[in-house]
Parts: sequence; C-alpha cells; structure tokens
Amino acid sequence: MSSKISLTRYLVEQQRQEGHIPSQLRLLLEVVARSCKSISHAVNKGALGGVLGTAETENIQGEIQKKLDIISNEVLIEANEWGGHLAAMASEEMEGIYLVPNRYPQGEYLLLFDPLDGSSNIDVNVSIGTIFSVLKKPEGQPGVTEEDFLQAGVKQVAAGYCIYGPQTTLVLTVGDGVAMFTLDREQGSFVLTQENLQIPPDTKEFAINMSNMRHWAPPIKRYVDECLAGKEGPRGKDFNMRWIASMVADVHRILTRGGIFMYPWDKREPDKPGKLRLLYEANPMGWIVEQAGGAITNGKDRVLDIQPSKLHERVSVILGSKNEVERVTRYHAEAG
Ligand SMILES: O=P(O)(O)OC[C@H]1O[C@](O)(COP(=O)(O)O)[C@@H](O)[C@@H]1O
Ligand SMILES: [Mg+2]
Ligand SMILES: [Mg+2]
Repeated sequence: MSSKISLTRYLVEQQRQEGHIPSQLRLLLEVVARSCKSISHAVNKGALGGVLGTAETENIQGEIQKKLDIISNEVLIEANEWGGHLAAMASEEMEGIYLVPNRYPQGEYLLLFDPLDGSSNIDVNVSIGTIFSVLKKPEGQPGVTEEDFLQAGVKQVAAGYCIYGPQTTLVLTVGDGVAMFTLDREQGSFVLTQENLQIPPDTKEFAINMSNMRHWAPPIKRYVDECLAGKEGPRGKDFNMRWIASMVADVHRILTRGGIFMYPWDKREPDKPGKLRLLYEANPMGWIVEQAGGAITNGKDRVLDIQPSKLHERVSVILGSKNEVERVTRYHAEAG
C-alpha cells in the first residue's frame, strides 16, 4: 500500500463519501479501537504485566474467569462509558447490561462485546481477540432495558474483531464490505492493510473440535467423515484441518484463505443450542463473514435472522466458505 490510511481517516472518508457512518458511530468505533489497542498492550506484556493466570471468579456462563477476561472487560467499559456515544453495553463477562451514566443527549447506540475471546489460549501465548457488535437503541423510550439488546443480527450497524496475534489486526464492517487494519506500534495507530476482503466459496480446510465427534448430530458427522475420506471419498479431494480454539483466530484464517468453522450443537448438553453466544460472538462474526461473501447458519437457518430471546443466548455455528456452509445446511435438511 503506497500511502498509509489510518482507521480514523478511513472512517472519516466513509462518513463523507459513502454516508455509511454517522459521526457518533465513527467516534464510538474509534473508542473501541483505542480500547483494543490497550488490550493489545496488556496481552503483549504477558507475565511482565501480571496479566496471565486465573482470577478465581466465575462469569454468568459458569466459566472460570482469567485475569485478562476481567482486565479487557474493564478497559472496554471505562473507555466507552465516557467516550463512546453509547446508551448501554453488554458483555460476556457481565450478567446484566451496563448503563452508561446519564448525559444529555442520551447516546444512540448499544455496544456488545466478548472482551477476550479464546481464553484458554491466553496463558499459552496463542492468538486471542476481542469481538464487538453495535446496535441502535430502539427509539421511542428514554431508558434502556435488556430487551433493547434483543435484536436480530441483521440489525447490526457495525461489527468487528481485533486479533492479538503475531500482529494486532482489527477487522471491521459497517455493512459495506470488510476492511482490515494492522496496528502500527511505532505510530500507535491502526493502518488500513486490506479492503473488500473476500472468502473463496470453496475450500479444502475445515475447523471443528474433533474431540467432540462422538457427541455430534449425524449431519455434522456425515460432513466431516466425507472430508476425512479425502480423494477416495465422495468429495474427491483431500482436506486439511485446523482448530485454534479461539474463534477470532479461526475466523481470521477463513477470511484470509477460506475454510469452514463449526461449533455445532452436540449431545453433551442437549438442552443448549451450542457453545458460542449469539449476540456478541456469532452475530458480529457472522456479519463480517457474510460481508466477505461467506455464509453463516445454525445448520437450519441464517444466524443473522434469529430473534434472540435472552442476552447470553447460545447458538450452533457453521460459518465460512459459502458452498461448504450450504452443503452442511443441506445435510441437516436431508436428515430432517
Ligand atoms: O475449547 P473448545 O470447546 O474447543 O472451545 C473453543 C471455543 O470457545 C471459545 O474460546 C469461546 O470463547 P471465550 O473464550 O470468549 O469463552 C471460542 O473462541 C472457541 O472457538
Ligand atoms: Mg468468545
Ligand atoms: Mg470471552
């Protein structure tokens, strides 16, 4: 790239030329990006910053929190409660919604996030990330309630993630394709490094936690069995497998070179639709994937059309290269 375009300049251009980003949303996204930069610094310090290890507390999902889960949550809350033009926030790490202090006029937006995705990888120095989704606060009433957050993924006005890996990279959509920004540590700013990302429709790479194979539903087993059969099987080609156990890292790979990612329903906890959370994991990642020409379903329906019924709702996720996602979804339909 000949001239460096910062995230700020990119957003200003989008606002001016395309009319996609109202100024309040632009400022909000800049605050989120600044928070991700702080989290990235904390991740980089690792043991030197005292951020590794477990905090000995549980979140609402019954998961033991890591120190970095809590630190990242605090960074996002503190930065956005004063600077983000928000009415309220919701997070994987908080049971209820977080109302920003009263101000006039009240912020128009709702921010949802998974402050630290891939927690099991924190202490082993493997890529982790932050996922975020922005909704508009429904009009017509002064306060904010949890119901205001229960909007289908198609209503998102911005979505993104930041991956803390060998590079810190922020990926963003406001509904006009997907753009990628790399953190320039010397300058301290995110610089545009790719625009209009496209996921190839076909792939030879799948991502699923294979240790759960015995618990899967038949359509998932059928799909993976066919991949494993390789050239000699019905697909007539060999497949490769990757499972990083950080959704951000698996999705980032798929955005870069294609692939399919699955965290489906399984028999371990039959009453749960899946492991991943609809509002702050599946919906933002799903919108990014769709904006890059990919697809996301829960095996049956498009995830972005699901009407949520609770804040921490879980969902089965099949996302990535379009033809592969359609195949897995068809296998579910054929199995009834
Ligand atoms: O350890 P498992 O069961 O393979 O689960 C891995 C999945 O869990 C997650 O880590 C869940 O996210 P959190 O770390 O935010 O709870 C995903 O990022 C990842 O895809
Ligand atoms: Mg997560
Ligand atoms: Mg998390």
